[in-house]
Amino acid sequence: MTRRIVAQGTFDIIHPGHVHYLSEAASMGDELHVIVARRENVTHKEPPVLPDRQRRDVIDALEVVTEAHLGHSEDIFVPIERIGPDVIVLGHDQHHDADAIREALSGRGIDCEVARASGREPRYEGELLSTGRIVDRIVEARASETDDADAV
Ligand SMILES: Cc1cc2nc3c(=O)[nH]c(=O)nc-3n(C[C@H](O)[C@H](O)[C@H](O)COP(=O)(O)O)c2cc1C
Ligand SMILES: Nc1ncnc2c1ncn2[C@@H]1O[C@H](COP(=O)(O)OP(=O)(O)OP(=O)(O)O)[C@@H](O)[C@H]1O
Repeated sequence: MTRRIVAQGTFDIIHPGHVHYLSEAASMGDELHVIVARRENVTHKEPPVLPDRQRRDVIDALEVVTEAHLGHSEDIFVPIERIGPDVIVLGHDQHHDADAIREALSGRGIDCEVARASGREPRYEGELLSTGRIVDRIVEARASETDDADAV
């Protein structure tokens, strides 16, 4: 029997933390399906800069990923019902509550485990493992270039 795994996230600017998460999720089964959050549903942090389709296409192209799916706009369990995973792997810092998801799954009659992935720490000075921090770094770098140009 094929063991199907689901991972999920925003994946706005890809970094090694994403690679770690998706590789670990893939190692838990035979097929890795990734649900990419729709921009309108990313409400607990700054929304993604890149379009939904572009974020899905990049994740879909990764070797460890069987298929990337754009999430549903209203009901996060619709793609789950379609994919039919054996395990949903939450990211180490994802705000979702594993027990609440287990309850919602059993309420819908979906037989699926919920696991939590490990986090990856930076391995060298300056490695950035967060899209939000990469965006901050870009903004800071561009602002200091503008300051330097203004000073000339
Ligand atoms: C089991 C599961 C299914 C999800 N399905 C969807 C979905 O269909 N559509 C969507 O926009 N977001 C979906 N999400 C939510 C996002 O993947 C994501 O967690 C959130 O919007 C962005 O927050 P994050 O980047 O901190 O994870 C799902 C999350 C989980 C845990
Ligand atoms: N350093 C990391 N180690 C392991 N998993 C990570 C790491 N960074 C992100 N992930 C996981 O990758 C998935 C997608 O991350 P997402 O793009 O939603 O946010 P992010 O990269 O953490 O950015 P931000 O810090 O802006 O929220 C999530 O499940 C998240 O837990």
